[in-house]
Formats: sequence, C-alpha cells, structure tokens
Amino acid sequence: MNTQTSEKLYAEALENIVGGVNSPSRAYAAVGGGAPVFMKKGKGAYFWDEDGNRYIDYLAAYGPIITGFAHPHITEAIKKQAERGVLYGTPTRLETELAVMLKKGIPSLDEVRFTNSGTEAVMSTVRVARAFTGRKIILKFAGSYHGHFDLVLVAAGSGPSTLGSPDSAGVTESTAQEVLTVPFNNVDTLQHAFEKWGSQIAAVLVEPIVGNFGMVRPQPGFLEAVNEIAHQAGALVIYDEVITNFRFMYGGAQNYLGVTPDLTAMGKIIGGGLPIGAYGGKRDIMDQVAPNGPAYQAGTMAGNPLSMASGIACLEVLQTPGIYEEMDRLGKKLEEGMLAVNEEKYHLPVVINRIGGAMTLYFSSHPITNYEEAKDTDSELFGRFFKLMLERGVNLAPSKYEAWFLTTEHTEKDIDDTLAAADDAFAKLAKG
Ligand SMILES: Cc1ncc(COP(=O)(O)O)c(C=O)c1O
Ligand SMILES: N[C@H](C=O)CCC(=O)O
Repeated sequence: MNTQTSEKLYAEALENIVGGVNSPSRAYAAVGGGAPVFMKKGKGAYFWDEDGNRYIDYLAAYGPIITGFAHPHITEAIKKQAERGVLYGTPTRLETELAVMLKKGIPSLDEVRFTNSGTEAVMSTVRVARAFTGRKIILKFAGSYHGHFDLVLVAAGSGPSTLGSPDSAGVTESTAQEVLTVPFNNVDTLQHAFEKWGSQIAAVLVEPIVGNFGMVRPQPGFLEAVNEIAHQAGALVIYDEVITNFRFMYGGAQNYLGVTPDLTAMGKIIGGGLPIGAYGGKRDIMDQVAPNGPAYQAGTMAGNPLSMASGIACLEVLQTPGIYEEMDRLGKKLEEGMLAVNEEKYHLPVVINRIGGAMTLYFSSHPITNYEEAKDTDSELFGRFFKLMLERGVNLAPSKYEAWFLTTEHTEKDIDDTLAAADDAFAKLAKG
C-alpha cells in the first residue's frame, strides 16, 4: 500500500502542529509509530486517504459518526443551515428542538444545556454537582476518560493511558487531592472510599458502560450499588454518556441498563459529527446553572445552529426502525466470526467485549472487567494487528484501549471483508 502522501503531510504537520496531530490519540505512538494516514474524503462506512487508498472504517471519528460519513440527510441539514448563517449569538428554535429530542430519548433529563464538547459537558456537571451539594471531592473510576480538564486528568484512560501519562503534568497537587479514583466494577473499594470520605464527596462520575479502556459492561448490580452508596452519603451520581448516548438504542446507556443518574453528560453522536456537548438532569439540580442559579457556565459557540441542525438530523436518522438491531446483528457477526476463525486456526489469546455495534478486541487470555485487566493485555500484538488490518484496508483506532464502532452504513459485505482481513492478520501474528 502506497502511503507516501500521508508520510509527506505528516512531516509537514510535525513542523507546524505539536506532535503533528490535534488530539494525541490520533498519533500512532501506541501501535509502533509511523505516519498516521491522512484522510481526504469519507462516504458511508468508507474513507479514502490522500494516496487514494480505501478503508472500511471502524473508528467513526472516535464515535460521533454513527450514521457513516456524509450521510445525505445530515449533509443536507448542515448545508441548509449554513446558507442561513452559522452563528447568531441568540437563542434559536433548533436548540429547543434538539433539547426536546434528547429529553424524549433520555427521560432522566428535565432540562439540558448545550456546550461545544464532551469535555465541557462533563466539566459543567462537576461544577453543578459541587454547587448543589456544597462539597468538593469527585470520585471516579480508574482508566475512564472524561475529557481533558484538570480534575479528570488524574488516573485517566484512553489517550492519557495510551501515552503512559494517566496523571497529566500541569495538574496541580491541590486539584489531584480533589479526586478519588477506585477500580470499576468493585463495590467494596467504592464502599471503603465512601466510609472514609463520604461526607466530602460531591459526586460519583462514571461511564455507565465504559468506552475508554475498551468497551466494558458494568457487572450486574454495580451501577445500582453506585447509586445506593452515593445517595446514602448525600452525593450525586453523574453518568458520562459522551460515548454511550444513542449508541446502543435510541436513548442512553441508562435506558439500556435501566438505571438512572442525577446528572448526565453527553456528546459525540448528538451533534451528528459537528462539535457538541450537552448536560442535563433533574430540574432542581440543573437550576443551579446561571442564569437561574449561581453556577456559571457559558459559551460563544454553545448551541450553535450548525451543530444543532446536524444533531437533529442525526437523531432523526437514528429513529429509523430496526437500525440499532442491524448494528447489533452485524457486530455479533463480526465478533463471532473473528473468535471462530481464531479458535479454529490460530489460537491467539483473543478476547472481544461487545455491546451492540461497539466492541473492543484485546489480545488477552483473561476477561476484561476493569482497567487493570485492560492494561494487562498485549500492546505489541495489538499494534501489529492494527497495522496489518490497515494494510488490508480496515481502519481501527490506533490504541488497544479504544472501541470499534459500527455505523448504520456498514453492510454484510463490509463485515465479510473485515473478517477476511482479520483472518489474514491473525495468520501473520500466529507465525510470530
Ligand atoms: C466518555 C467520554 N467523556 C468525555 C469525552 C470528551 O469529549 P470531547 O472529546 O468531545 O471533549 C470523551 C471523548 O473524547 C469520552 O469518551
Ligand atoms: N477515547 C477518546 C474519546 O472517546 C478519544 C478522543 C480523543 O482523545 O481524541
């Protein structure tokens, strides 16, 4: 495969953009290095790089592109809005329209507020929880990722853990002291943390289904225990649904699992690929937010008409009957196909965690239920697998900690082609 143009563009980018990328996850540091492929255009489940190579894509831009690239309904909505102006700095009917759609999908939202990114959304929920409870400490789970504001860059997963910097430089010791980190899926340590610090904990911040040390389900009863322990101590529960909202069904992971938080942070899919974040929850808690209450949060671009129009169009597409069932069916076929071919021919240590159309393949001989187990998987094998798949025209996220996302545009043939690529890649790995 010729990737000369990507290599040239990467060299130029390195001269001008720190690390050559605008988000560290996009570098290939965790998969053996080299120039990331530079994409030029995308359509449906495929994109094409600057050298004209075509890839079946499972990155989905780290999750937002659930309807595939350049979906006609979303593209049309963006075009129409762009012609009317991209930003007004006034309220628009689009904001209420999207807010109502979010509320219909996720019934725990009495009121919402839009932001420009998932990071801002989570950051705002933390501020609101502190304002509401008058407490300082946030308890979160090791290896989860909640964006890049200071507080959540303590023991953070995804990009930070991939690059070996889960505790970012530049985060002050006093900020780090405001965070407690415990293992996911472990009620005992959660209970102990609350026994010691309970009266100072403002909120538990949790990805209800983890997407940032791979896809990891909560064990039965775990999220119920989180609610019970937190509420007993007077703390709130915040779900970070930036990855999971509208991912497995038309609603949140909270609907999918049947558990309800006090506050929810959202992002990615709800903007249809344009920058967005949102947060919401119970009315009495959300009424802490300015102009109703004393917790300030704002944004020049927040609720901008382009992101609203794109988000509305994306959620309209996701209301198509059967769409989530089909992503689940194709995801299952991909999961079972890779496991079967490996078991039959190669016997590599492969574990796949899948929920609907989102999955992670780990090179591991043990199940993955928490961050420690995700760390203890073979990074070197994953790096080689990633490159072998890329050479065979299949694009994955360049990290063993990220998810593969199916879109509404992947077809049976795409899955068959991906399975053929995986068969080939496994064969090379098995040879050593
Ligand atoms: C669970 C979770 N929370 C928050 C974020 C931050 O969102 P953004 O990158 O839009 O700031 C991400 C991803 O980046 C995420 O996966
Ligand atoms: N896993 C992260 C979000 O979901 C990756 C996004 C990024 O860091 O660019």
